[in-house]
Amino acid sequence: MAGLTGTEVTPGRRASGVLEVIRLLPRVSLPLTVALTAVVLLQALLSSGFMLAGAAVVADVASRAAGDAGLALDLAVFIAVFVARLALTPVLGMISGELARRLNATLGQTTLEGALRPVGIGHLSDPAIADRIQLAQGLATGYPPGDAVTSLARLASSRLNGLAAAILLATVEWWLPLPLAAAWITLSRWRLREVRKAVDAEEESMPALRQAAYARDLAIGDAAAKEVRVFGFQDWLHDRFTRAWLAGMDALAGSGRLPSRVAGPALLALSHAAVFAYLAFAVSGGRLGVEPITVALQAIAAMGALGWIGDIQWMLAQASAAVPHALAVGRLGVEAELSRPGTTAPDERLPAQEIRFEDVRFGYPDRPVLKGLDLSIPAGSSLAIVGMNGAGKSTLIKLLARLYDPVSGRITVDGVDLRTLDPLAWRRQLAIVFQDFVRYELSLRDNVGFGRLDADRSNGAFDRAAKLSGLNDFLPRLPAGWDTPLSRRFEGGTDLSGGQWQRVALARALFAVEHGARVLVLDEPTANLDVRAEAQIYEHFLEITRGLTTILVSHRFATVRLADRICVIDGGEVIEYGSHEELMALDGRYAHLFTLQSAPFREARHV
Ligand SMILES: Nc1ncnc2c1ncn2[C@@H]1O[C@H](COP(=O)(O)OP(=O)(O)OP(=O)(O)O)[C@@H](O)[C@H]1O
Repeated sequence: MAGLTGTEVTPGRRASGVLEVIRLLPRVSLPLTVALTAVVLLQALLSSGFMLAGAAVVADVASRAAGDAGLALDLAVFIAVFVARLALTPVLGMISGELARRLNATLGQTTLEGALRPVGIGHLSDPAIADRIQLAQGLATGYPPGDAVTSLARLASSRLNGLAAAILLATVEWWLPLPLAAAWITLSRWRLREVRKAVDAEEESMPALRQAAYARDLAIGDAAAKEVRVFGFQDWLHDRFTRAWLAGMDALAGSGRLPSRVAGPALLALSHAAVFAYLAFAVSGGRLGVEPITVALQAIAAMGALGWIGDIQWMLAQASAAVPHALAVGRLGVEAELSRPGTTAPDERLPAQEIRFEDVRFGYPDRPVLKGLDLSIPAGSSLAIVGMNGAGKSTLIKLLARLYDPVSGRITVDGVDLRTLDPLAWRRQLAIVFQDFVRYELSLRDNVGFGRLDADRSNGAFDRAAKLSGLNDFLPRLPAGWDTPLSRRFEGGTDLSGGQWQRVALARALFAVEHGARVLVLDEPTANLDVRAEAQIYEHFLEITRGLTTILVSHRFATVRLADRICVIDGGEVIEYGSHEELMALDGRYAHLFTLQSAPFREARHV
């Protein structure tokens, strides 16, 4: 794994979100970033111009010294600056909006690439990474990262306005902006610290919010709709959602606001009182004319832009918090996730001799599963794996597919360590029906075609897979044939029964076999099939598996006995290995289980 854990999410990293947005923008779009910077600077210039032009008009009116022509000119400048400022505001909005969309798209892609990049799947069951993937989308704060661009543009524009106002005020009297700037900046920093605390709290609340989201999805989605109603746990879900949500919200509460609420306004009042007192004395003493006092008053009002700009800064802090998470998810798997991802392209005829597990040890973070497993699967033969629930049968398949690597020991194909092979190329040799295969809410053509994405997908290309998997039994009844969406949630779609889905999954694997996969793995392939469909599979078993190395995981001994060899796994090891006849003669665990399962049928026959 890429070594990504929740402990990397420190407040320091979060604070750097804004810097990361700034760093990313030129890469998202250099021309738009340049344009945005230019508009922001121009706005700041126009703001100072607006104050100066306004002051000049007031001075003209007060003194009438400039005459009508002078007043008209100053008024024209004032109006031009005013209109230009008005016109720039939507331009700023358009450019920053476009950049925001592009940033969202870039970070969305980054997150997706990061989640998909690791060769294995261990990262997806790491809670810290699951939280981070949610945080990367701004789900904790409710602001997508792109909102950081719009708020950053508005903040930069305001700050420059404030700075321009401070400079103008300094031209009236050099020290006047100092107490005001100090008060506004101090207040702003206090508030920022509070917002960061709130963001930290929001991120810490992510596990609780994820639980709440899960309960909500169960309640409003259709996946659990039947069970929720039949078992009647609507109230439980409601309660679970409320409690998890409130727990998440509790974490958000209590970011102390005393300093900015009480001391902040006091600081502002004092600094402004000092400045206004000086101006009052200066005006009454005749040291300040109409124009400078007008400039000073406008500048004082405009200097508020150096302080806390509530909505904008809140949005910036919240939206930018997602960025470090998106980048971190994007880096997933850049370092090798599996211990040594091989690069050797496997021979297309692999395996020609055997697949071998040698003293393989493996466990998930919380439990050991395989404890020194040895197993040989001769190429071109079929092996059935039998074992109690949780014995590690599916885990063994995942290791073969290199979704995980053994902790120790090795898996070899014709003597070549799997770890030295390019995992993607090796996987093209595999056709797997997982026990928990996916029911894609896509067309039947996609569902089966995923078996080999780059293969011909015309109807004829699916013929053999459709025949051997039993798809043909219901294919003619699908409204749009191969193009029928397999979900009622799409126009013209239909839903399939559990057994029909299982045949789709089998057809997918057989389609891969048609296109060169040489190892067929069937993890409980007949679990949902009716008696007739199961009989069809038995009937076709030899045809399906001919020339392939087949691994069959099943609790159904009628299926298991079809295999050339059978192994029994227990305690993380192979405890029995041989043909059905050999294992029956051994009279061990297999014989016991086989007899147990066939007893009801034998008794029924004797009734
Ligand atoms: N992703 C995972 N993370 C943590 N533990 C897991 C994971 N997958 C499986 N396990 C655990 O590993 C053990 C072996 O699981 P596995 O699915 O390989 O068993 P199995 O023999 O296929 O069982 P079954 O007959 O019920 O399908 C079980 O105890 C299971 O709880």
